Amino acid sequence: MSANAPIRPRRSALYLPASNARAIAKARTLPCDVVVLDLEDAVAPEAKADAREAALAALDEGGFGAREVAVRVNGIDTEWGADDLAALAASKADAVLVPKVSTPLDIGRYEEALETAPEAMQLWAMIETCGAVLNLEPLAAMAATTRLSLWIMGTNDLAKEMRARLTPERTPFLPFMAQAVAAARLHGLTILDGVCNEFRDLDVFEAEARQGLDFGFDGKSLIHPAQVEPCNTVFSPSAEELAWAEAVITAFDLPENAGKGAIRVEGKMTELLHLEQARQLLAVTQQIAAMG
Ligand SMILES: CC(C)(COP(=O)(O)OP(=O)(O)OC[C@H]1O[C@@H](n2cnc3c(N)ncnc32)[C@H](O)[C@@H]1OP(=O)(O)O)[C@@H](O)C(=O)NCCC(=O)NCCSC(=O)C[C@H](O)C(=O)O
Ligand SMILES: [Mg+2]
Repeated sequence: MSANAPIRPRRSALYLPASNARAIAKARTLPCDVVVLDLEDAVAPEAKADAREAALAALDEGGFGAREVAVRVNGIDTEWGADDLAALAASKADAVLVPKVSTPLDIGRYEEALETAPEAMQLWAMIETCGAVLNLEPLAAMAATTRLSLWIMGTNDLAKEMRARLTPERTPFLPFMAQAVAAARLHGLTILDGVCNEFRDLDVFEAEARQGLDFGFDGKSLIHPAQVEPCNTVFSPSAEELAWAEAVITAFDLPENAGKGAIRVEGKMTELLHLEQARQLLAVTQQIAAMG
């Protein structure tokens, strides 16, 4: 079953500990495209059961508008994982985000745990282990036969496993970021960049977000409300990109360009692939506008 998510804006995915009622309430007021209620690493062991109940209550209450709501569960082999998955399979979550996967077998186990879930419920996975970054293509290929539709990079866990330093330039992780984007695109997955832990310095955040945009990520996962608007700005088409897209579409619509594969637009060679990009850019822009 390929329940790959439809193309939709996922510029900003805000994590919050489901144990923090204030954060849940606040997330309903923030312009993030996605809310991720975390039951995993942001929640202490003694708070896990209460956090699960709070997440389920928040899903029942709703009030998140057009935002997608995902819940990150604890790993299937942890003491909380099975209860998290059973509860979420019967919930109104748009997606279940699973942590620390390494192989296609892991995805298969989560798929099985969600077999009773509504067909529309998506399976999202963290790419945050050495196993995952060395198995990217087979992991992405699971999208063809499962609910898998989106990846989120987890550079904190990856740094920990690699014993690498999470520097502002993210140099140790750049090869994996590029490979993960390529594997995601090959199999039609949406892919979001990892979090920037520095939430007080928005210049550092914006530089990291722009780096992620350059790598082709569809958006970025976030840890603080202050990061939402700068993130949306980075991952929304710019006025210049919109003007270019409209110029390309107008040029290819001209009778004299009918049937041509390559034309000149504003002094640049423009091919049909650019026309496809222009149409996608306009489609995402319209969806962003519709989200209000
Ligand atoms: C990092 C924080 C603990 C900081 O919290 P705090 O000190 O309370 O920040 P502020 O005082 O600036 O908060 C201002 C108001 O904003 C609300 N708030 C804070 N964070 C969030 C949030 N994430 N979502 C919604 N609302 C939030 C505060 O309640 C204040 O509200 P008010 O004053 O009433 O207006 C905190 O930001 C936090 O917990 N962030 C999320 C941490 C998290 O979820 N971590 C897990 C995901 S990251 C990860 O695991 C990455 C991956 O797995 C990897 O391996 O890399
Ligand atoms: Mg992690």
